[in-house]
Amino acid sequence: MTDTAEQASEGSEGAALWHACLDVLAQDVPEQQFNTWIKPLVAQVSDDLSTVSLGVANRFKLDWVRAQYGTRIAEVLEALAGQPVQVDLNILARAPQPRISTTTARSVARMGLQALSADAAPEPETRPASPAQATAEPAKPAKPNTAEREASAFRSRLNPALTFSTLVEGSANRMARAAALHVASSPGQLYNPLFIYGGVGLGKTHLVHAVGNQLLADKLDAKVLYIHAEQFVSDVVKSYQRKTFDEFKAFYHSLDLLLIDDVQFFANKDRTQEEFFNAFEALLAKKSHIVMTSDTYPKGLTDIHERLVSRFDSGLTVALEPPELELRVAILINKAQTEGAVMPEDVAFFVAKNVRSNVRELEGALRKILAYSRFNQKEISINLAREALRDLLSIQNRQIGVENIQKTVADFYKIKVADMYSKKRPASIARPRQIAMYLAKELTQKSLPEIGELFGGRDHTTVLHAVRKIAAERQTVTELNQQLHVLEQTLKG
Ligand SMILES: Nc1ncnc2c1ncn2[C@@H]1O[C@H](COP(=O)(O)OP(=O)(O)OP(=O)(O)O)[C@@H](O)[C@H]1O
Repeated sequence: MTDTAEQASEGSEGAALWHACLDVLAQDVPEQQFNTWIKPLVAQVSDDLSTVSLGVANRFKLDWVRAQYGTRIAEVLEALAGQPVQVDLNILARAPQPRISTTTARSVARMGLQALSADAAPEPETRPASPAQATAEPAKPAKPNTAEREASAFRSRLNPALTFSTLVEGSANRMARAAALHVASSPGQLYNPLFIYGGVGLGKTHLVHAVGNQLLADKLDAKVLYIHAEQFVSDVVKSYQRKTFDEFKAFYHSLDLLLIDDVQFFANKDRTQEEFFNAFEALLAKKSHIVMTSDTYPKGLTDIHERLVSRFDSGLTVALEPPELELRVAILINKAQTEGAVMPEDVAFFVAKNVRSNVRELEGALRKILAYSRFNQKEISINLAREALRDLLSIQNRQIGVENIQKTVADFYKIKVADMYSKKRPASIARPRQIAMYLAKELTQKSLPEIGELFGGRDHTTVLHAVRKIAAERQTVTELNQQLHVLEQTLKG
């Protein structure tokens, strides 16, 4: 947001609505698309919040935003405002405008996603950033030309917010965190290279930045560089074009700590692999440290030369696992706190139980909840969270149905699916049936009577009894808890 937009937004409910909508969309839409198409929209919101008029620069953008995001923007605005909202798109006049302004309901042109001025000449389209440009680059771009090469060359590109103290510890990241801390405190000694791998959004980037920030805090003049592998590839290409390989080598070989993210991107890039191999050997020889991340363990990498793979694996390789429930809860509570909000524990558990895949998604869910809470000026509660995460929860419900649960549980305990609906009572059948009812309550949004109906027309009190019994037993019987864990994982894919 520009300053003008911030000023225009002061105290206005319309501006608050649009800001909240942006917060939600920032989570739904990939970052690059959000920055290219949604962030630049100039919003005018009527006083009664019934109409939001969005200005775009040209016809091309208007058509694109309308086709790709029109429905979603309207849905989010309506959910936030709690009333129907008409969204109009129009082409901006050329004069600069603040990003947000409010108007009276009548003064907003109702164009129904049509261009305001059909003869406005389309501007040449700005292309979205290339993947290399889109790489996370927390540092500001270097000042044009005049900046002394030396100084700018050693910009660490570290994001100061990503430190060990903001990285919540749990069993999923304990080992990787301990190894990273060790490297930060005694670089060049044990665990060189340190290879951290794990799935999307599990904290790999955060962890490597933490190593760099910690080392710099202890040793101000250390030459630390964080770089995404794609950026390294692009540096190699530039050195090719400009014939500056000597400078390239001198720069990389002089580092004390090289943090390189997502090395799987080196696949099939032979020249890059060769340069990286050289840098790797030079750095290790002078006892500089290398920390790498990847989406898989070294031997799982494809299209990377064997000599590199074996070097990747020659120090310490550690995994970041998907965060367990308690870690997810702690992360939510911590992050809410840093945002100046209080997330009650029951809400954190509710969210953490429903958002399990990775921390980035957890952060997205939290943002949505905070946006809903701020905009509606309501305290954070389970109901508010359920409302804010409606889309996400409905996708999950679609994925896990009662039928699916019945089949999975029947297979697991080797009984027939038909026994889930039957009146048979032997324990070998009644117990799996109770377990399936418990899972149906836990993993779907179905009510007790609905579940009863799906289990051969049983009364809701029977379902309630089963749910309570299994939930209580789960706390004390380890074997049952493990079986439930396996079933839950199977059902969630
Ligand atoms: N344990 C944690 N405590 C606090 N924040 C965390 C933790 N783990 C991850 N995060 C946060 O989750 C988000 C995603 O993490 P990060 O970008 O480091 O993931 P990644 O593994 O590098 O993902 P990708 O493979 O997509 O690059 C970041 O905002 C990060 O700060």
